[in-house]
Amino acid sequence: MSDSETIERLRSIGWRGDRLPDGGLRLARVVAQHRAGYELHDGQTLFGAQPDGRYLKRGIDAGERPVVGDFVEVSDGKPPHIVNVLPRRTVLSRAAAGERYERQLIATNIDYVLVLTGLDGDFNPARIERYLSLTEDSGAQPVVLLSKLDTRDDADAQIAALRARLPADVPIHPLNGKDPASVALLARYLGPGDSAVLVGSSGAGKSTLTNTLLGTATMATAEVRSHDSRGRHTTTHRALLQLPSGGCMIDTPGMRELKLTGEENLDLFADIEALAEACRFADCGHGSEPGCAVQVALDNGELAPGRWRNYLKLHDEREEQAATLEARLRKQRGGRPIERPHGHRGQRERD
Ligand SMILES: Nc1nc2c(ncn2[C@@H]2O[C@H](COP(=O)(O)OP(=O)(O)OP(=O)(O)O)[C@@H](O)[C@H]2O)c(=O)[nH]1
Ligand SMILES: [Zn+2]
Repeated sequence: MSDSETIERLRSIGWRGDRLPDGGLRLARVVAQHRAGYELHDGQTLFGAQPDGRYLKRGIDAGERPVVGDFVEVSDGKPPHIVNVLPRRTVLSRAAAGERYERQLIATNIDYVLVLTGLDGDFNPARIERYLSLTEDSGAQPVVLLSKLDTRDDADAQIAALRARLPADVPIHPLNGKDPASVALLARYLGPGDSAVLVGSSGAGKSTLTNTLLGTATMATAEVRSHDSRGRHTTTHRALLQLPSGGCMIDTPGMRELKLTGEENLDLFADIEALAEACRFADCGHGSEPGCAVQVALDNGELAPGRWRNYLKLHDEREEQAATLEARLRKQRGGRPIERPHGHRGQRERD
């Protein structure tokens, strides 16, 4: 196969390069990862692979190991081995669920995070803000999708309020996930070389939207087998969808439950942090202190109560996660104090 054919094929799984890396190794994308190894897709076929021995060494930084979304170089063999991870253009991470704090890469080389919320009972601006906070340093662009527009004829105020609440550069698209014409505008995020993930709570309409995007075209999809506790193959799910519009959608279980990592700046709430900082009481709890800048803003309507509550919630979660992260890093480095990974703008010292 010629290089240009190979590039064309890789483009359908999100490859952005216009030439292949030197060395002639096979290039593929990680579409799933489980105990038994990796599932890779080369734009044509899905195949299993093992990581090179150096990725299994204890003490290796988790960020160096191949993760879903990575483009990797593979040495053919039985089984094929991942020998190199290509530089990542974006990295989505979260805090791993569980007792131990762990920052976990969820997916890489994702261009768009499609945050789907129904305009019905599912509608929840605070949840949307959580997703936006998690994508803020990833390099991926969040896009807010509001499904079930067809079930409402009074959604305008709701949409306008959300528009006013979110940063102006975050696109918001109300749509009917069942209607191809309504969904067509998403093509701009799903063209050749684009990779997106779709997130949203159960019932928001993820499957519905995905099926509409797929249309009736028969697309090569990467079916991934998961393993039950006995190591048997159980249900399959589609981990990488090649869409008729040319882009691809990656489905990773990692995107389903999202906790802050502790490294977020909460840029979304920079105005609130500035307001709280400006409060004339240095140790203000911004509760009922008369003359508190936050209370004034809440009273005169400049600051919406729901947004303030969500800020407090995410702020506290961020602080809690950051403390756990710091303790963990300190332990790893033998008790020496460490620099925080990022400066947290507007953050006051607490004890
Ligand atoms: N009228 C209307 N119904 C929708 C729309 N999107 C989804 N639905 C309906 O909402 C219900 C839930 O949609 P799903 O696509 O199954 O939701 P999901 O996000 O995949 O849910 P999980 O699989 O549980 O994560 C289904 O009955 C859909 O038909 C929409 O835009 N308009
Ligand atoms: Zn105050």
